[in-house]
Amino acid sequence: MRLSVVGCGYLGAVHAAAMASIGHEVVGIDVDAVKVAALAEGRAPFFEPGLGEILSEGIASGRLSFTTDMAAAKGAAVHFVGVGTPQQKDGYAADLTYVHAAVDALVPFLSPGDVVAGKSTVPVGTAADLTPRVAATGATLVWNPEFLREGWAVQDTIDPDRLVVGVPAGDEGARAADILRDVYHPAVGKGTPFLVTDLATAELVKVAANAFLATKISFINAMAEIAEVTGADVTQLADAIGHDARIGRRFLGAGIGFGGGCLPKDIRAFSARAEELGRGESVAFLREIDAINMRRRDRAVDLVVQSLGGTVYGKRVAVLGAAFKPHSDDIRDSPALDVAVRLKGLGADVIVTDPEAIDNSRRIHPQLDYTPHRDDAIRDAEAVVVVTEWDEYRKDLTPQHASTLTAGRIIIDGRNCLDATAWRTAGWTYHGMGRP
Ligand SMILES: NC(=O)C1=CN([C@@H]2O[C@H](COP(=O)(O)OP(=O)(O)OC[C@H]3O[C@@H](n4cnc5c(N)ncnc54)[C@H](O)[C@@H]3O)[C@@H](O)[C@H]2O)C=CC1
Ligand SMILES: O=C(O)[C@H]1O[C@H](OP(=O)(O)OP(=O)(O)OC[C@H]2O[C@@H](n3ccc(=O)[nH]c3=O)[C@H](O)[C@@H]2O)[C@H](O)[C@@H](O)[C@@H]1O
Repeated sequence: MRLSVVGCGYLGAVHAAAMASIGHEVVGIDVDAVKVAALAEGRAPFFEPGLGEILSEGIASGRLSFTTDMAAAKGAAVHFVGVGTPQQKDGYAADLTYVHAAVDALVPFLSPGDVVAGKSTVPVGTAADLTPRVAATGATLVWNPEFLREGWAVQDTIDPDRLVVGVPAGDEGARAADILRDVYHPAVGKGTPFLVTDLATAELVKVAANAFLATKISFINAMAEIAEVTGADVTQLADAIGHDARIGRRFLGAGIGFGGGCLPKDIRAFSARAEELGRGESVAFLREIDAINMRRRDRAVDLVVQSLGGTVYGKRVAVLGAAFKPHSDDIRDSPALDVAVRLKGLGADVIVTDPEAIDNSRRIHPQLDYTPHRDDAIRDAEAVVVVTEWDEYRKDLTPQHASTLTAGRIIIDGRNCLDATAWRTAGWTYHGMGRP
């Protein structure tokens, strides 16, 4: 099938390449000429495992192309829209400027019978607002939210846990759902749940899923706060409650909390939308989820300050990690960089390292010092702070090796990813997040 994908960022570039990899003929369209140039050469413009391979295969096969020219969308049967929906500059609500601009730019190239499938995460009601503009062309607007995780985006796109498509009522909606079923034929064929809903439900499913994940993380971080004043161990607690299949162990990783381009802005946008709908109290707990999450960053900074005798001023601190999570170069709302910036603000001599995210970090936070080499960061540091659990820090760094690099013997484990006993046995002062 011929497809277009409008917006080729973390979501759209992967979607375009993945759709080509399952046999579709795909054109990716973006306003960012630099990104398009890289993609057109088969180069991933950001770090995402496996993306480079399916991009270059797609380009070589002739089934995948990228352009800045929206006219290239003409003739595609399905047009996916995956442009950004960031937090507004002066508020919590989602900024829908890009979604509106993308749909308006696409409309002149739509033909009767086309399907426009929104993939961006939007406040409930957005699809209803956009429908008249799309319907005027004879095309059908559906909402097909995306659940991929960065770092696993290729796999999650090709083989998702479930597919959700919100469609308008009646035959038009049923036909559009059948077309989406065809688009995703390999996953549907192997029994992946394919849920057809109305538009509002599909929009809500997405924000509800992210709100639930954020709640799970802040729940365990709230337990970490209690563990900190009682001497309990939140990682053992998480293991113990996680054995209950109704609870599950995943997303009970306590530490410096969640960040990224989605969970933080999505729970804020959800709160803002609920307030607009007069139901702010229904999701008032999300404000608390956000507050707990932000407190964990404060806690990590406090641990560094306390462990260095009450001040970090002029002291060298190695920050291991900059990306918001491993297997990604994404630094949007990264807790890791937030901790680094705050320590720098307190006068510490901060040196940041990360296997993939240094270029992005340097662009946004040029005031920090960076090194691509983990050992150079640790060398002569008075305290070492692990804030992104890359294998380079979690698995490969031993206390014995770190001891050869610095006489400082303080490690703050912002992700509870290290073996506390091993570090203490080697003579280090170890601080976890909610672990004694
Ligand atoms: N990053 C992720 O893991 C996931 C993101 N989402 C949602 O997908 C949407 C996109 O997110 P990301 O890909 O992370 O953002 P991004 O910022 O990486 O990519 C957005 C892209 O849209 C392009 N764009 C903006 N206006 C345009 C226009 N008028 N025409 C064509 N292209 C335009 C930008 O140049 C940019 O390349 C957001 O709503 C996000 O919440 C949903 C699930 C996963
Ligand atoms: O809407 C989105 O964009 C996506 O948001 C998240 O995916 P992602 O942001 O890529 O990353 P996650 O793996 O969810 O991690 C988010 C943050 O939570 C943190 N986290 C995660 C798990 C955990 O136990 N503890 C914890 O602090 C991570 O370090 C990271 O900062 C969701 O998991 C995806 O399903 C969703 O599609």
